[in-house]
Amino acid sequence: MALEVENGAYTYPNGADVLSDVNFRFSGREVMCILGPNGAGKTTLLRAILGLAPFTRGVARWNGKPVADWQPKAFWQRIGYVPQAKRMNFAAMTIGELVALGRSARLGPFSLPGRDDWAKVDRAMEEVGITHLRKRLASEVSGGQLQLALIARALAVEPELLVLDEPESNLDFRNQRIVLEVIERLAERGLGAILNTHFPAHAVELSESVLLVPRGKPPVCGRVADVMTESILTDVFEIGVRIRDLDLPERTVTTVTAVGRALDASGRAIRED
Ligand SMILES: Nc1ncnc2c1ncn2[C@@H]1O[C@H](COP(=O)(O)OP(=O)(O)OP(=O)(O)O)[C@@H](O)[C@H]1O
Repeated sequence: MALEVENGAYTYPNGADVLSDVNFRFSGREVMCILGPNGAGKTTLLRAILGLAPFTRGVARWNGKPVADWQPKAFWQRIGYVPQAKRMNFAAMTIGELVALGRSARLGPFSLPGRDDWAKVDRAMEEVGITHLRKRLASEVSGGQLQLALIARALAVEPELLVLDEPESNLDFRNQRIVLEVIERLAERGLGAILNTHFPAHAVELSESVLLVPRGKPPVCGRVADVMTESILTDVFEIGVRIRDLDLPERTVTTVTAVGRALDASGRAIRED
């Protein structure tokens, strides 16, 4: 299982060139984080990789075959996609029904989930610890619980790879930890993940490789130790960054902190968007 992108570029119909020279190979059995400033093109990149808005130049290949040549059903049986959690899309459903939607990638056009499918839905909910929420409406659970339900929905697909768009955004500390630990546990069992995140420290903690997407420059892909450096992050995020290890009794935690100034003396943003 592998995903590779060769010379990927994306230009929106209005002429906005958002991505260029995207080149990387992801072996699939690990976690890769995509990091970069707002508007750099991370979501555009995820959508391009998944063929939802294909690269306008270059190619993304899944298991050696261009994503565009995959039959959609076969492709979506292999990828568990976790979009940003938006409650309104699922408000009228129970959490059990929401997770069961993941099985639709495995069912025939007019089939309903059978006993075996429901068992897989149960297993997916168990995996992320939300079995007790099965009968609750999606509109009546917390943001963290909804996020876990969306991960369970992706797991119910029985995918080879999880792709998650900012899974820990909008979550409090504890729920962020739950989501990170779930992804980590799944990866330990061999299910790789690609995720967009706004938290560099999460990338250091979770991933072996990262893809840094600067604004208007080609992305940089590499091992965490090689590319998550103060000088590269300062360049990519356009603000001074310090990386420090914090030795706690339980473990050593790597902190990544913005230390440079974002506003000048008159209160104007130092880098105008
Ligand atoms: N439909 C569109 N037409 C034209 N430009 C677009 C369109 N959608 C997004 N963009 C632009 O493409 C750029 C990249 O957007 P994208 O959402 O991929 O960035 P991002 O890195 O995911 O941002 P964020 O971190 O804020 O989520 C932005 O400048 C955005 O304004």
